Amino acid sequence: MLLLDSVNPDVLEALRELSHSGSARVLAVVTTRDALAGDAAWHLLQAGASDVLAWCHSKAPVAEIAARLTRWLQVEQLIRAPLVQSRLVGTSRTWLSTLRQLVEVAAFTDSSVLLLGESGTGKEEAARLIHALDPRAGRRELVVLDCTTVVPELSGSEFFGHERGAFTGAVAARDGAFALADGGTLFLDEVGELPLGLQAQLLRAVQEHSYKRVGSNVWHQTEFRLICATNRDLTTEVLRGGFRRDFFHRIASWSCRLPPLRERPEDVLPLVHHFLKELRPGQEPPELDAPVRGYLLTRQYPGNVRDLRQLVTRISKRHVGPGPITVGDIPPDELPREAIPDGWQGHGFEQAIRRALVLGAGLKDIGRAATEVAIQMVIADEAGNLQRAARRLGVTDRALQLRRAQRDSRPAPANKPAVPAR
Ligand SMILES: Nc1ncnc2c1ncn2[C@@H]1O[C@H](COP(=O)(O)OP(=O)(O)OP(=O)(O)O)[C@@H](O)[C@H]1O
Repeated sequence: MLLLDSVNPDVLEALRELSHSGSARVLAVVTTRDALAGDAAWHLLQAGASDVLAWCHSKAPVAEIAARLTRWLQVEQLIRAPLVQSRLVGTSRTWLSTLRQLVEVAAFTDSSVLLLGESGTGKEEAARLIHALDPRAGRRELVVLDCTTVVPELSGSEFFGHERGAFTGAVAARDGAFALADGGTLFLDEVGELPLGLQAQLLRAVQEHSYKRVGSNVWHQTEFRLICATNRDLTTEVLRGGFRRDFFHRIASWSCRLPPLRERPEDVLPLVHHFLKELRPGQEPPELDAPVRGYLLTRQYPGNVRDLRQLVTRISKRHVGPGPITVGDIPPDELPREAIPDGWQGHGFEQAIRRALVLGAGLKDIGRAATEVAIQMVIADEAGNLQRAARRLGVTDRALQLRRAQRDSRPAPANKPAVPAR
């Protein structure tokens, strides 16, 4: 929590540091009336505050602060619980911030959730987690329906069920997805593939939770939590008329984008460890030698975590003996055609340097920017613990403090060179 009596550039910088640019939750409590004038609250949010509270506008500020901090603590505890850790692995800031959203919406709301993200980013796994964390007493099952497999002629029956004799071949009455999900969760995977006509039919059931079986005039009530997933950009689809706006608003009371693996390379090795453990239950997973780690970290994963999982499975099957996994365990068709540049100085690194050079940065600026980024990253990873950060960076605590002090006292360059992007 940060108590503020004014909002100015120094405060925003302090907030950025404290929140590690938004990865740790900070409640900004503004104590004076004028400090929140204009866009101040938005500036605070942009600098990393998770929430902004105006002390003087609140009737019960202490209770409000306590409520927020309690909720945040509950979410953090859930994130660390085996139920979450055993299903969804990742330690990067990007991933933890996504996980926080997922856990909060799952355990503290009954909102319908739309999961967005490229193929293999973990949308189905996230849907299963939301269901597992659902606090409803007597919660029933998770019903999964892959919208790409719904045959148009049978779609009504698939969702609403049918009465005996409703159509040729309907030899017995049958429940559909809405009935099966009663008391539980309905997960519509690949919802972006639903034809427009079917979206119109589903609207009422999704909105009012009532439906009629095909061949019947009797309305039934059903209570379910709706989770949908798609790798399509549904907002664009709505704009171009490929997806119904009203249906979109019903399914997306709350939406969450699962980041692709390339936006969170720090998660690659923890995921590899997780998959190796899964593949060899009850055994300590083998270590990876340095070239294999370098290979896994620089390889592209167009299919995201699914790709990584398949690769680890193939590598694990080839690996024999008690030693570490080595390059010989990588399947031949997977071997990189070009040498991997020293593990970390890959394509992205070269691109960032090139951009800096094009923008006129000299060697000194580039070196300084790279150092700054490394320091900020490690301090954020180590949750602000400067001793641990210094150890990881291979410098003394004092040297790290000096560097930070020098940076703070340095005037901002007029034409700041680009900071190498990760
Ligand atoms: N964070 C994670 N931790 C552990 N396993 C994960 C994680 N994310 C994804 N996986 C695993 O990766 C595979 C693909 O995940 P999932 O099927 O949930 O992706 P998806 O986004 O639904 O993919 P698609 O859009 O292709 O259906 C699964 O085996 C899943 O268990």
